Amino acid sequence: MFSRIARPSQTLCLFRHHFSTSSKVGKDVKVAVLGAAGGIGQPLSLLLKEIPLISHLNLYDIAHTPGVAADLSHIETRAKVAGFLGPEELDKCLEGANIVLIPAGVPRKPGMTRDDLFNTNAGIVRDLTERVAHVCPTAMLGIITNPVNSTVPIASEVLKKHGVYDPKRVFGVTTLDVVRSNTFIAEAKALDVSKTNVPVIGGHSGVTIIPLISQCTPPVSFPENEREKLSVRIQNAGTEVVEAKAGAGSATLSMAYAAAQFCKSLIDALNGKNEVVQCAFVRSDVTDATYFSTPLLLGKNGVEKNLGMGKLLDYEVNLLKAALPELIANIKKGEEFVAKS
Ligand SMILES: NC(=O)c1ccc[n+]([C@@H]2O[C@H](COP(=O)([O-])OP(=O)(O)OC[C@H]3O[C@@H](n4cnc5c(N)ncnc54)[C@H](O)[C@@H]3O)[C@@H](O)[C@H]2O)c1
Ligand SMILES: O=C(O)C[C@H](O)C(=O)O
Repeated sequence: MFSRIARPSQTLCLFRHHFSTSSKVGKDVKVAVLGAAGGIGQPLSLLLKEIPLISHLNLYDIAHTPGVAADLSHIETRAKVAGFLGPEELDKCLEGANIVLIPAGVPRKPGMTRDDLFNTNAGIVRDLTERVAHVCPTAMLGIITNPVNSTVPIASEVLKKHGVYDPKRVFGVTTLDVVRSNTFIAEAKALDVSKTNVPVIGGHSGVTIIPLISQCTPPVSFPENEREKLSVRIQNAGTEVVEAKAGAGSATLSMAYAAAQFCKSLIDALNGKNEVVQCAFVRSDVTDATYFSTPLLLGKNGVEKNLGMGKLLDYEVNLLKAALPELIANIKKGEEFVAKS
């Protein structure tokens, strides 16, 4: 069965994933969350604790992990939870990890762009990926930390430096853009949101987020001005949350949901499930941007096939044209940061 998120538009999935009811059949998976005590890290870890195929859930942060791990460890689900605190415990956290998710780093406040987070978060992602390169170089790596358009190239360059880069295994987690698109479009058309799927391509910031409303399942049509309003809302949805939180951070709960869905898809793919499709920001030759999000067919080794962006309508081609200069600049900035480090 296709994952609900970002399955190809010609297919229809009738059921959501229900973590708590799916039975444990398949390979055990060890997942490490780096930044596990944060606004995303805590609810994400809670959702992961409910996935039956996760045998070990290792939680790393520079603060508060003993408490978060103790709390989660009392939940009556299978995953064995362990907390790891501070750099000296990071390697132990990563030992044997099949999947590493990174939400470590600072979030935006009103008035900031994601790129404004670069100076703090670039070094955090670089240093965490260094340890991944040493300890679990074949793990699937899902990067949540912003600016994703730059942090994914940073992680990739670090892995390259260590001679362990496999572009099929490094993902920028853009699932939240798909989740939001599904929600907003289902609301606008009174659709069953559990059967609505909108691929989102490009990057993960403002104009680089390109929702492909023309490829929605089921097909939908809007007057031009309404379609534009929806596209702009999807592109600015992160800012909508940042402003509503008024200085207390950015999306955490919806992001935790999205990252758990993404992780569940990776686990399904690791277990040999067919036709698992997710959009994610990966090394790509689909456009002039060397990293780009498109629907991906996932398999045991990560990206099995890049499904590309399909046929774009004229207004989507214009969104793509507007996205590429910023995306290419964000990628270059990340690569140069590692080159200079
Ligand atoms: N990809 C997306 O769609 C998406 C969505 C929402 C937020 N984000 C990004 O996720 C990041 C985290 O957001 P948040 O709301 O959880 O922030 P937060 O401040 O609530 O939590 C961040 C956590 O990272 C930890 N941390 C900081 N430096 C660390 C290090 N060197 N090693 C390990 N842990 C470290 C902090 O102690 C904290 O617990 C931000 O950069 C934010 O912009 C991305
Ligand atoms: O908007 C942010 O800064 C966080 C995240 O990238 C989001 O899309 O919610």
